[in-house]
Amino acid sequence: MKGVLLVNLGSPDSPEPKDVKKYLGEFLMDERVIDVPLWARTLLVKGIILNTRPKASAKAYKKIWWEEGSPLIVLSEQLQHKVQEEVEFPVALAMRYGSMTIKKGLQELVDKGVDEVFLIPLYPQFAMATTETITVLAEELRQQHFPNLKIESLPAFYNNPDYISVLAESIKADLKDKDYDHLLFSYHGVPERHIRKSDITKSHCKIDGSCCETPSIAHEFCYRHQCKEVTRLVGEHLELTPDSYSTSFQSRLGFDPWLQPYTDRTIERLGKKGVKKMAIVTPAFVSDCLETLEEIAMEGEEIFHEVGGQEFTTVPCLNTNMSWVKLLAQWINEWSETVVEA
Ligand SMILES: C=CC1=C(C)c2cc3[nH]c(cc4nc(cc5[nH]c(cc1n2)c(C)c5CCC(=O)O)C(CCC(=O)O)=C4C)c(C)c3C=C
Ligand SMILES: [Fe+2]
Ligand SMILES: [Fe+2]
Repeated sequence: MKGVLLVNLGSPDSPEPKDVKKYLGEFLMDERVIDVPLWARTLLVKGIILNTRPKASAKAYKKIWWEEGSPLIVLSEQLQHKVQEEVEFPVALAMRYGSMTIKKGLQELVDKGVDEVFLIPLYPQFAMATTETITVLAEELRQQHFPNLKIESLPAFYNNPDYISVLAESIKADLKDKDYDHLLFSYHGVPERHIRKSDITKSHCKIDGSCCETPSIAHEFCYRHQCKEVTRLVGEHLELTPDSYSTSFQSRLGFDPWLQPYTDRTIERLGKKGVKKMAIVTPAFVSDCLETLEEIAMEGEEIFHEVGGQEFTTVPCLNTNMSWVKLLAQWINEWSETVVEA
């Protein structure tokens, strides 16, 4: 029998510092997130970050936490239920970090008689810290615990025309009655080093002014290219004028260079340049979360107002948008029809 596992990032069990510390400990000790040798990662994460960040992160989580739980988890569960209503196979949900583990998700499907799984990392763009860490862990778990299970993964879908259309139309619908001078596409950042590591040609990605616009097989795994493409394709779909939109990268951590321009500095620059009304969309996330509800909708707005901006509109993530739900169902049905028996 076929089954589906949706996988998102995960959240702490509660916004209390002890739960945030446990969650961040697992997340940041992932070698694909903080990609330095184990000794250095241990020193950095356990010796430095976990002594300071959990308190500050817990404060941020408390500002956005809902009665039902973490927005990212609640919205992912709502998505799972809606997708389940559209397809005939069991649909389970797991998180890469935290209590809703991928192992539990696979077990839930196996207990229902599933022996072929369609694994859907809920990330439009490929990144070592997101898609790759999910597929690698799922394969390790398969080998260790579910040797008879077949797992096929949905690759990054950043340039899928149906996805672009769903995203663009959701942005259009949300901004229908709102006025804005600039639309900023803000993506979660990654250290520049991650881009170089994922370059399968080992020579294409220079993170310069042109590599992401120059055709290359490297782009199948280039997060920076894939983010820029989403912006370009949505801009094209919405017929935006070139100066009215741009791309930036948020949520940097530590002292290494991350993808630029940084979102906070871009918001500040736009405000100082005289933009009075800006809208912001966050297409690296399919569900609203700490990074959209706090970092963008709260901190971002504050920065914009401090430099003279007047109206700051945050476009929600796709969340449980019915066109998005139906698109996922369509991909699941297409997979179920094309899968080849071994
Ligand atoms: C080195 C650190 C990090 C990398 C690389 C990274 C990549 C990355 N993350 C997301 C999506 C999310 N990240 C979220 C929170 C978050 N991310 C980091 C660090 C890195 N992320 C931290 C420390 C945190 C925790 C919060 C904080 O202390 O600031 C979230 C939100 C989770 C939630 O519970 O709401 C998401 C989603 C992507 C897509 C990505 C690379 C492309
Ligand atoms: Fe992150
Ligand atoms: Fe590139």
